[in-house]
Amino acid sequence: TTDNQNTQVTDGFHLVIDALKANDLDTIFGLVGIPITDLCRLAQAEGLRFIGFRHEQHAGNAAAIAGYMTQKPGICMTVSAPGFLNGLTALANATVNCFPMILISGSSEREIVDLQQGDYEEMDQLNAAKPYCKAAYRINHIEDIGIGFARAIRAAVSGRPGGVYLDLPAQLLAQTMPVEEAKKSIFKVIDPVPRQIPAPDAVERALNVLKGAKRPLILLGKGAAYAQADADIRALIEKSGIPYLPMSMAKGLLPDNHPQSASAARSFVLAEADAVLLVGARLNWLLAHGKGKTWGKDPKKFIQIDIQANEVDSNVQIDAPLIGDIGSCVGELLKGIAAVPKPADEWISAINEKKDKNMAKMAETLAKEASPMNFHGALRAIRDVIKQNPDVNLVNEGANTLDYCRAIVDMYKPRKRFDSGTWGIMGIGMGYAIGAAVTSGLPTVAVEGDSAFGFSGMELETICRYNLPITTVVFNNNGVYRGTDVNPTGGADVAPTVFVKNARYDKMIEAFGGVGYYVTTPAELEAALIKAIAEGKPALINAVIDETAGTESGRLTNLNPSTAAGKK
Ligand SMILES: Cc1ncc(Cc2csc(CCOP(=O)(O)OP(=O)(O)O)c2C)c(N)n1
Repeated sequence: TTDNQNTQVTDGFHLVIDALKANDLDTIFGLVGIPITDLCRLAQAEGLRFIGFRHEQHAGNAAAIAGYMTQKPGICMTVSAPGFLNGLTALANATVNCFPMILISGSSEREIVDLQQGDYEEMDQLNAAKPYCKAAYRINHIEDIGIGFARAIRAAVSGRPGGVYLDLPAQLLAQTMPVEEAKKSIFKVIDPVPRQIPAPDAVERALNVLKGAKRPLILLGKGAAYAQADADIRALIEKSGIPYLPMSMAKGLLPDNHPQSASAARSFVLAEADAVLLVGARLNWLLAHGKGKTWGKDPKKFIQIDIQANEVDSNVQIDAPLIGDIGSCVGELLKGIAAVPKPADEWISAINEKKDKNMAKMAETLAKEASPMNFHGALRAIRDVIKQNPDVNLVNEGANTLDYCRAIVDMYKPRKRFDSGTWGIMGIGMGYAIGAAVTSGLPTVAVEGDSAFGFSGMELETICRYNLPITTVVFNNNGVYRGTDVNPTGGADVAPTVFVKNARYDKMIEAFGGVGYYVTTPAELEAALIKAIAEGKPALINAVIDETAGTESGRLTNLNPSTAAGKK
């Protein structure tokens, strides 16, 4: 358009889109409303995909998983204040999990916010975001849009990836500037993820720890999956002969049935290893903070590959910090690994003995037919289908549903399993499934506890609206963890953990045109899942699970505080 001097001008709406396009960011996950509705319309008109959600948290989760899969920041766009706050949970989760995403929210003008004059959806979003994300920026002038997006992109993906908040006041979008000037202000970020090469002496120190080890172990975290250094990571494991343990989202980096996988002997190798190489894995609660009985009584040496130097020694002393990006660090180790002696035969045979024993026990459990169907029977069916469909994305959350699925359903390719991760958050299901399906275009299966599903269930309409190839399997055991608790008072209210008995979640998706299945046996579940994946349409399988089968908080039962006063 032209201004009153007849100069060709553009505006903030267009420059935001130009900044995204210049940086190959082609998809926005969001929820419209003041002041971003026209921005979302323009994005679509200009050829970007806009995926509209029913709640901003799930849009943010989709953006986070898109970032994890592509190494480019996933983009979530929301309205101000309440919409921003709904997205903030996903931004915080992305930051904790090191997924690169940018939450872009409309906001009120600074002058009104700072005088707290009570604007529509007024909130100091920039400061509200800062404690929960890696970086937060606000753009006040149209000529800063290019640099503002460059800062946000670089912050999201460089070093340790994470969530970035970008605050766009409504007035910014309406600002104009001459087109020629505007063009110069937009640019593609150069080398946003610079390689960080580890110091040669640090590489040497790490190799020496491995040379001195009798019972070495390699621990792969989701950072190792994110790095997309798949071939070198596999080569390091296979050339060294060192057994490895994948954390849940690193499953599939090497196929879970790989002979060097120690997953089926997890407790044994964590306790017995005398040297542990951490690749993109942090010694946090998921690894008992690197100490205590999980890690056995004998001292062990830790080598830690991390891009962030101050993560080292977070929980226990690290004998060989290796600071750099995972691809560079693994590449350097690979150059010297031939000089590291293969692990002693007794270490490998001890692990294999444990594996064989535990796998035989699991096979026996899985072979048992239970009626009503239990978690094991249902997951055996899903395991068999995933084995035949290794390209399928698998999303997973719940308590028992999460713990058992992680142990039973093998993954065969990298970056195919998406779950509650570092924070143990419920509610990631439909958002992650949409993010994975939109990003990959591949069939996606979400294996959901019935409580976990409830956090994002309304996004079934989103899934149907975009006709996404997502099959949601709800493990319906009538409640949180299980469905058998009773109200001790005998009052009308059900117990805190109990849901409507025998709810029919399969009917929910039919309301939006999706295909619902109701199954009560592993055979029915297997047949329904095979059909749903083949059809590639939105589907939901309501899998009836024995309501007595679950345990409170799954494997985390011990984290529940217990009352000293005892039960009345
Ligand atoms: C945002 C948030 N709110 C509550 C919780 C606490 C929780 C952890 S696991 C879980 C659901 C377990 O029930 P579900 O039926 O899904 O699974 P299953 O045992 O397999 O039957 C809850 C509510 C968490 N982690 N995050």
